[in-house]
Amino acid sequence: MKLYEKAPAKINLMLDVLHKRPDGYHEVEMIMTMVDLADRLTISELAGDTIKISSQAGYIPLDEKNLAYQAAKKVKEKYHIRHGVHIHIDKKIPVAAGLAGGSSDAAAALRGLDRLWNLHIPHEDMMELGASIGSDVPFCITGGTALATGRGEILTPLQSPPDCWVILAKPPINVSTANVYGRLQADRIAHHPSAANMRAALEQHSFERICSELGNVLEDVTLSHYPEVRQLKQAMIQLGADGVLMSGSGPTVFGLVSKESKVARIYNGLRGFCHEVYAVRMLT
Ligand SMILES: C[C@@](CO)(OP(=O)(O)O)[C@H](O)COP(=O)(O)OP(=O)(O)OC[C@H]1O[C@@H](n2ccc(N)nc2=O)[C@H](O)[C@@H]1O
Ligand SMILES: Nc1ncnc2c1ncn2[C@@H]1O[C@H](COP(=O)(O)OP(=O)(O)O)[C@@H](O)[C@H]1O
Repeated sequence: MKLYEKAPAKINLMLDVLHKRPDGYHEVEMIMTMVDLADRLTISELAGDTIKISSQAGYIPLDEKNLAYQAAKKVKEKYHIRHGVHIHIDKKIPVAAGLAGGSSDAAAALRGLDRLWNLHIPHEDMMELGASIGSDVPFCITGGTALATGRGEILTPLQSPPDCWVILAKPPINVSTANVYGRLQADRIAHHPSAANMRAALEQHSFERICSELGNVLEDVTLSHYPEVRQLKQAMIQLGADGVLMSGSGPTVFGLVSKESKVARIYNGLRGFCHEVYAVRMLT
């Protein structure tokens, strides 16, 4: 048997850090949503009791460091599965970009293996398995639009944003999430974006208000370390995107655009700055 799962990228419409916790993680308040840029997983049975990961992308780990491998290992252990599995990842989401590509692959692997082995994993167990792989994996399991609290694993579903274009631009640097959180001085954050205001903007279905409530406290850390990300953000604003923000720990910057007539100009303008630019739709 062979089955397919789509693993979409996420963006953070707002990201606030409340404090650093004794366990080393940061207590966050984030509003996340999915965009139509996705990896595709092909999951098939394999003879023998092994996990094989392959990908057309030469730049992701294919061993136990791969988050989809970790998902398969955890499912096999928890449900005493002795069968082998081959997961092929057709990688489209840029890596170490702040778009949760690895987390979404892990979530897609969990969903796919649940189907492949007819496990009927209860939702709570699925979320627990996801959280044991990474903080963003539970959101990638549920998808949609959600408020994420705790270290990111406690989710409250929210109203989806209105349909619009999302232009993503990733400069040619890889940013480590752990380093960005490590450099953040949580007790010295000058401006906290408001989850309540972004939530109200979503409930009002107001594109303009969503654009004005965008905010991410990790931006200051990444922008001060990588000036090219700041330049990219300025370029996207100058080219006319309606709302612009860095996603997650970066370095991808996204622009929300309501008018299709603006998309080509912004896309072409950004290609002068960086190679990896995508114009996709919001997944509503
Ligand atoms: C910043 C965000 C925003 O959505 O995404 P990315 O930029 O990675 O896409 C997330 O909080 C990232 O989630 P994820 O990438 O799953 O993080 P994890 O693997 O759980 O943690 C990686 C490292 O980041 C730090 N970390 C992560 C989450 C959190 N709430 N506090 C932290 O301090 C810890 O140092 C941890 O060791
Ligand atoms: N399936 C996967 N796809 C991409 N990266 C992966 C995967 N599994 C593990 N990784 C590793 O996870 C790290 C973070 O990747 P990614 O999830 O793309 O970043 P981010 O959390 O910034 O969105 C990278 O260093 C990469 O080597």
